[in-house]
Amino acid sequence: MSEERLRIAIQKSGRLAEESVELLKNCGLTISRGRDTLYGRVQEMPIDVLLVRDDDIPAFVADGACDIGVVGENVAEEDRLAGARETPAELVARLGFSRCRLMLAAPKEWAWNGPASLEGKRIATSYPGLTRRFLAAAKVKATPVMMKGSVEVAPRLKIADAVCDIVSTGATLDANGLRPVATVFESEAVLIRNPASFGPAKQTIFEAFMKRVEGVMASREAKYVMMNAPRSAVPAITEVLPGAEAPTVLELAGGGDRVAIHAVCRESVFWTTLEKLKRLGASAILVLPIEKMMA
Ligand SMILES: Nc1ncnc2c1ncn2[C@@H]1O[C@H](COP(=O)(O)OP(=O)(O)OP(=O)(O)O)[C@@H](O)[C@H]1O
Ligand SMILES: O=P(O)(O)OC[C@H]1O[C@H](OP(=O)(O)OP(=O)(O)O)[C@H](O)[C@@H]1O
Ligand SMILES: [Mg+2]
Repeated sequence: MSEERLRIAIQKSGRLAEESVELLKNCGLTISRGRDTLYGRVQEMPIDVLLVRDDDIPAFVADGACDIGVVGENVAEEDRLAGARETPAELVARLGFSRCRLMLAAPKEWAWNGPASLEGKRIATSYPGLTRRFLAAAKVKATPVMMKGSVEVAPRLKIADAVCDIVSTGATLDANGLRPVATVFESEAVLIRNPASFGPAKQTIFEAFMKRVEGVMASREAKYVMMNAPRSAVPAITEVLPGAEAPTVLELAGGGDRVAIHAVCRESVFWTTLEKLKRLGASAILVLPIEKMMA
């Protein structure tokens, strides 16, 4: 019998591709691709990687061609809204990269008076489901015009009056004489899974993989903070440290009133945090990155 393997779909090239591979790498997984550019095998765990167009990922995962996938939440949600599948893929984790917004954008010369300005207009988009949902909530009647790419050129070509497209810096809209007017959906990369339950062998691989993903996500913001401070300041310092559990308090050589405090902070440690610690009497403050973390 062939060994059970978990199959993950990631984008072959594009805005998600590099960081999807990076996520696997941070999970301690390397992909050996050989001569096949569409298919890779992970060395360290029984996992296969399929490198595909991002639009295909929700369908592959929902239909079981792949067990899990990394895709933009915008694409996953649009697929769910299309309602083409009995049981769509399930969202299992937000991954914190490829952050972007699906936005309505109108020609710069338009006087924008809120969504009502779109009444009776044609809106070019690759996301007709999300666009329709927004229009319905705003009680506006407008027609989405489906375009697979280069949506921003539609108003210039008179194919549509406005667009609903992905925006990050806004440079693409600006270059096409458009300006963002309303946010339709906030997105980031997400991990999705096939909704049917996995057999025991696949479930074991899935859980081991998810433990690593959760470890990577947890350690991304987390820092190990060390400092010396008066013993009496320990409670106040614990309050200031963001997302820290009970810190470790250690005696310093030679005794005295000052102690060493070590803590894992699960949220960002800013310069303002260090300034507060200093005011509480802390000195020799060190903030170190954490490479891996497992509860
Ligand atoms: N400018 C951006 N900044 C950040 N994230 C983005 C940006 N543009 C798109 N994304 C996110 O990355 C996903 C993939 O975008 P990309 O432009 O690579 O798609 P694509 O051209 O459809 O790729 P493919 O060739 O795989 O079909 C989008 O669905 C969105 O979630
Ligand atoms: O607000 P900006 O920073 O300009 O980013 C937005 C653009 O980025 C994406 O396209 P991408 O550059 O990935 O090319 P694509 O059209 O081939 O998908 C997206 O489809 C927008 O066109
Ligand atoms: Mg695509």
